[in-house]
Amino acid sequence: MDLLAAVSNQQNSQPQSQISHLALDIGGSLIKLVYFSRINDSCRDNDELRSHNESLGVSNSDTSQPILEGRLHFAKFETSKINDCLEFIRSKKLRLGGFHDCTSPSSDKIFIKATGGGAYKFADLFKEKLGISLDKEDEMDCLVTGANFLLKAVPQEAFTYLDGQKEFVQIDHNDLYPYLLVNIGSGVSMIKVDGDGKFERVSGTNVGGGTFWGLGRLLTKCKNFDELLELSQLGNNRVVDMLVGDIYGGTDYAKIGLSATTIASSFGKAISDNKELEDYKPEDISRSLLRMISNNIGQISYLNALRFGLKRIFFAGFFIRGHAYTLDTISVAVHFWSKGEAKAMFLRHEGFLGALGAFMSYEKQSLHGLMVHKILPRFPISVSSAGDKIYCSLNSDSNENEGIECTVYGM
Ligand SMILES: Nc1ncnc2c1ncn2[C@@H]1O[C@H](COP(=O)(O)OP(=O)(O)O)[C@@H](O)[C@H]1O
Ligand SMILES: CC(C)(COP(=O)(O)O)[C@@H](O)C(=O)NCCC(=O)O
Repeated sequence: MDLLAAVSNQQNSQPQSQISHLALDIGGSLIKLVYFSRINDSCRDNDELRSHNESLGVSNSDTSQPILEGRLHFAKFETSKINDCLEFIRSKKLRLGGFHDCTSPSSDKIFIKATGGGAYKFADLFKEKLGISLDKEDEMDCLVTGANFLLKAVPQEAFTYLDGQKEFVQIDHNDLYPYLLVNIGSGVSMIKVDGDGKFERVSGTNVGGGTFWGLGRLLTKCKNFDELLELSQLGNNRVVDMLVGDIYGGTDYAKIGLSATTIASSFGKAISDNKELEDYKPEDISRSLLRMISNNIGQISYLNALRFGLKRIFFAGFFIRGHAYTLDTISVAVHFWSKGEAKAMFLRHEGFLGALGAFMSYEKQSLHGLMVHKILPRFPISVSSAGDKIYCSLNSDSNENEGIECTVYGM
C-alpha cells in the first residue's frame, strides 16, 4: 500500500496542523472517530525512542525512520445522526486521513479504516457522500488492540473506583495477561485477552448500554443520554426496587449473607404499589435502571472471570461515561460476587477502544508504531492525598474527548 496521500503532501510543507490517519468505529449507538493531527516534523532523540521502545517490547530496527509529533483526537456522534458525522469529516478535511490502494495505482479510491457493524451498514453512504471506501477491520480484534495499546502506552489509563475514589492502577507490562475485557456498548462483549492479537470472546449479554438508554427513554421521556444519567444522580432506587428488607420485614436474611438493603428484585416494588408510571419520579426510575443494568453486567463479568480464573477485569464502552454511580455499582458487584478476590478496573478512553484498534491497523500500511509520550487532559485532573483522582465532566458541550499528544514514527 502507498503512504497516506496526506502524508506525502506533508513532506514538502510545514503547516501548523495536518490531519492524517482517520479511523472510525461505527457502533449500534455511537460513531467514534480517532485521527492524528501532525503538528510539525521533528527528529526526536533516537536514544529516547530506543529506550521507550524497549520498555514497550518493540523492535528498534525502525528508529532511524522519520518521527512525527502530533496529537490523537477523539470525537463521537450518535449513529442516528450519521449526517453530522459526515459533515464533521468533510469540514475538517478528515478524508485526507485515508490511503490509496497501491495494488491499483491508477485508482484514486481513498480508503479509511473502519470497524463496528456500521462499517458494513453504512459503507455505501460513505462512498456516496464523501467518496470514501471503508476498509473494514474486525470489531473484536480492534477492541483488543485498542485496550492493549491504552494499557501499555498511555500512562494513568486504568483506574479502580472504591469508596467514591478513583485511583490509577500501575500496569506491569510483564504481568498484564490474561485479563477479561468487558466492553459495554449497545450490547456487551466479554473477551478473554491472552496477549496481542490473542483473545477469545467468551461471553456477552444483550442487556447493555442500549437497554439502559432505550428503556430509560421510554420510561422517563428523557431526550438525551446524559440527561438520563444526570437524573439518576438525583434519584432513590429504593422507591422502585424491592429490597431484601421489604420481603423480610426490615431485617437481614443473615443466614445466606443478604443484608436488608440488598436489592432482592429490581423494579419489584412496582408490582404492589398500585401506582402508574406517572406516579414514579423519573429520577428514581433512572437510578433503579442504571443500578439494575450495571449490577447485572458486573455479576456476569465476574462469573466469566471465575470460569477462566481471571483476577483482572477491565470495563470499557461508552455506557460507563465515567459516571460515579455506574463505576460504583460495577465495582461493588465484582467485589461482592468475588468476595473481594477480583477487581474491576476502568479505562479513561473507555469508548474509543475499537476506533483506536482500527487506527492502529494502519500499521499494516504505513504506521510502524505509535509512541505516546504525553496525555493532554481536557477534563480537570486533581490530586488527593489518597492518590490521583480524575473527574470527567458530563457537562462538556464538546463531543471531543481528551486528546493524547504522541509521536508517530516510521511513516
Ligand atoms: N451521547 C450518547 N448518546 C447515546 N448513547 C450514549 C451516549 N453517551 C453514552 N451512551 C451510552 O453508550 C452506549 C454506546 O456505547 P458504545 O461503546 O459507543 O457502543 P456502540 O459501539 O454499540 O455504539 C449507548 O448504548 C449508551 O448506553
Ligand atoms: C453485536 C455486538 C458485538 C455489537 O457491538 P456494539 O455495537 O454493541 O458495541 C454487541 O452488541 C454484543 O456483543 N451484543 C451481545 C450479544 C450477546 O452476546 O448476546
